[in-house]
Amino acid sequence: MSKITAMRVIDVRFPTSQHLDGSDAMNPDPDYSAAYVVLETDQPGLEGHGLTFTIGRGNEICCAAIEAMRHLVVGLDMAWVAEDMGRFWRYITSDSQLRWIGPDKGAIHLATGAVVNAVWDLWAKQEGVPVWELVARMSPEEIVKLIDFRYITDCITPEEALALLKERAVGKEERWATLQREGYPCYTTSAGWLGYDDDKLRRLCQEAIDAGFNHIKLKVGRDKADDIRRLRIAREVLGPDRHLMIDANQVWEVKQAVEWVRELAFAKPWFIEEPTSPDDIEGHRVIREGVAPVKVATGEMCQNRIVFKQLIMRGAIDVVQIDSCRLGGVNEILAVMLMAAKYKLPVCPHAGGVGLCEYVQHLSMIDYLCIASTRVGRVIEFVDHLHEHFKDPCVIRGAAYMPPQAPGFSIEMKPESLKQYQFQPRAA
Ligand SMILES: C[C@H](O)[C@@H](O)[C@@H](O)[C@H](O)C(=O)O
Ligand SMILES: [Mg+2]
Repeated sequence: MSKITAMRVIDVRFPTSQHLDGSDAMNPDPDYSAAYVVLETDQPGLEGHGLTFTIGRGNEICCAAIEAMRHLVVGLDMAWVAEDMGRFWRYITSDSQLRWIGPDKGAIHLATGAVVNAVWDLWAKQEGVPVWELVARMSPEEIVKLIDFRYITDCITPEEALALLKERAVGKEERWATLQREGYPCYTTSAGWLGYDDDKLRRLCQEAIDAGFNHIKLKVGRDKADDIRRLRIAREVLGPDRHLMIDANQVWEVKQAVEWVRELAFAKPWFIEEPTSPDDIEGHRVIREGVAPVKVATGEMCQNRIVFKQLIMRGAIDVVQIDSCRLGGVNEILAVMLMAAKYKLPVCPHAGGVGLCEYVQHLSMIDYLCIASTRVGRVIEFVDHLHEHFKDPCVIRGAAYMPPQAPGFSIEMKPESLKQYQFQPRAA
């Protein structure tokens, strides 16, 4: 096993705001960015890569937070990590001085996501398998050991998790074969960014249908008349049977959310995503009651497993949208997927950003093979931006993610892209 000998941090930013790709009611001009980390090892050619996603300004703060974790990472022995990954996660999140600026939230937790995922990338590369396969080959006992159950045992204990995983392991081989054949279904958000005009919306909806998509997500929440008009266009192109989802990116008050969504109900949205503050569990519960049968989804800005626990246990959401690097990497995501499975809620990961599609495909595949054991009622988000910068970009076939084959977490960017898009701060 290798030893981590050095760490490099790179501030990478893409000028996506130029074409309003990624725009929504809260974020009108995002520049998709990555606080990118490389873990070097004592084995020639073996590196772990990871990133956390931001939308531009502030990316340097995440880079600084990663830098602040250097003493926790450099010198780590991968044999020690692999022996007890849950112990590693507790260790990496327990530096008390760094914990003070969290805990489990904000820039330090985004940094944790980048670092933990880089360690996973390294571990999987060392084993010569993609991350999804590394986990899917583990026994239920080994999977339980990956997770730090601190603060969630009132929702799920390690013993309950083990029982669930054992039960769900039945039929894994068959599911594995299905996955290789069909992949994991996805939806597209690329048609529905708020900054796109009606013609572009119509054209992109049609292109999505032609590419086989049965689910399309549209941004809403800036102007009600615009939303009504845009949803009419989308529904017209989609026809009555395909799924339309809407995403307000947190712009509404609780009452306002209920009223607004009711006015959009004519378009039969499957779910409303992020209707209000990501921290407002009670608000989500009230909205969920008020907008049914439209479902409520959230999670891309849910800070940690503890907030997810409350959203899940209080009946505040219908769809659990984990984010691959807002949470503290794979280990914490597994905890959330287990809680969702226990409460029979579908996990539909968030992927509207750079590198997020590459990451989340692994997570849903683990969910399908080991935890939820079904793909029914679940779709991964897909956005068609910036994949050309990755060495092993996600592969979409017939509106499904095909299982990645290359060893690692699919998150390694091409050296020339890292060089070209490295942020150059302007002199004051
Ligand atoms: C600023 C970003 O593009 C967001 O709009 C995006 O992550 C979005 O919320 C999504 O659900 O994909
Ligand atoms: Mg969203």
